[in-house]
Amino acid sequence: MANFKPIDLSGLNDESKASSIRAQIAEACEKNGFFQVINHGVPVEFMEKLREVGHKFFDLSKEEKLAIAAKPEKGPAMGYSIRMVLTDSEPQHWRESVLIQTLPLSKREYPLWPQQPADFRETVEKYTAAVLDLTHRLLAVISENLGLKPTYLREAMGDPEIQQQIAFQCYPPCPDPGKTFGLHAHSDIAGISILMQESEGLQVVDENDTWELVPPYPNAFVVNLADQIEIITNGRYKSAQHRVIVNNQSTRRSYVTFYFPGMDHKIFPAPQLVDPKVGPAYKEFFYKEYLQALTTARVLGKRLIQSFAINNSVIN
Ligand SMILES: O=C(O)CCC(=O)C(=O)O
Ligand SMILES: [Fe+2]
Repeated sequence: MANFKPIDLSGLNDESKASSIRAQIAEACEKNGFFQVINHGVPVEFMEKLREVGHKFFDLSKEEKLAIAAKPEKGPAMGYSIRMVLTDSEPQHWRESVLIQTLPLSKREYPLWPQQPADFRETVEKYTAAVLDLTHRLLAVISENLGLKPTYLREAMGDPEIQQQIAFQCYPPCPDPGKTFGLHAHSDIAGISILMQESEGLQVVDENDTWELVPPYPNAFVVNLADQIEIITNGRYKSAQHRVIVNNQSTRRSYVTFYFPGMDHKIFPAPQLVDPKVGPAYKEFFYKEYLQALTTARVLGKRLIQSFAINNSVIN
């Protein structure tokens, strides 16, 4: 049974509690790459406001939402998409979503951001800036837990040229929930994801390989380590396997902020974490190659990260 008790980050500022908080984070990163945090420093009013603009956008008519329709030619495209399919064969997806690129600033394509409600843009800018700050604080703790300098992981992902996106997810009630998923089992391809969920539906794989529902806590964040952190830590930390189930009663919404490397940034396992006698668990690559592999080799249920592994004995 996974430990879902949220970790109280206010303890990081208190000498007497900091080492226990760091140890709780290290344990979760090692076990399944997943934990929840409270008192994380992101203002509650920013979180409430983000949920409010999210609700207002999804409540618009389909035509209004399709004004920023995503055009998925190469990889995940920015803008609004809807996919709600029920079949008797392979389960499909059941969700609406809006994907927005917030960093680097040069990639902010405002015409693809919702234009309604009017305060959408300002709300997203404030919220994602606060989440970026939290992400950097978490990456510092995670780096130090591995004996690396506090800025190691953000620099390994190319900071200050990192990328940030936010996905607004909406899973409407489904008449036959057993036939579909909100989102199939996957690990995020980014470096680290910070998720706010409004209600139950997210499941993670625990250390015994069973799916467990992640209980929502008011104003908590779910932190998922993603593939790039697994690779940079040479498999020592795991990218969390998760999926979303739907129900026939109520709409579920969630808001995920992804932090990941610049396209031309080179990713490789930290030499400090590689045993020279065994060699690295993953090969070196440019982040854009990871995305290219995603679009060419997408196979449901198969982990993309496996195709970048060169030494499985290190990973398991
Ligand atoms: O809706 C959720 O709780 C999870 C969403 C998710 O896993 C994703 O967007 O990658
Ligand atoms: Fe995910």
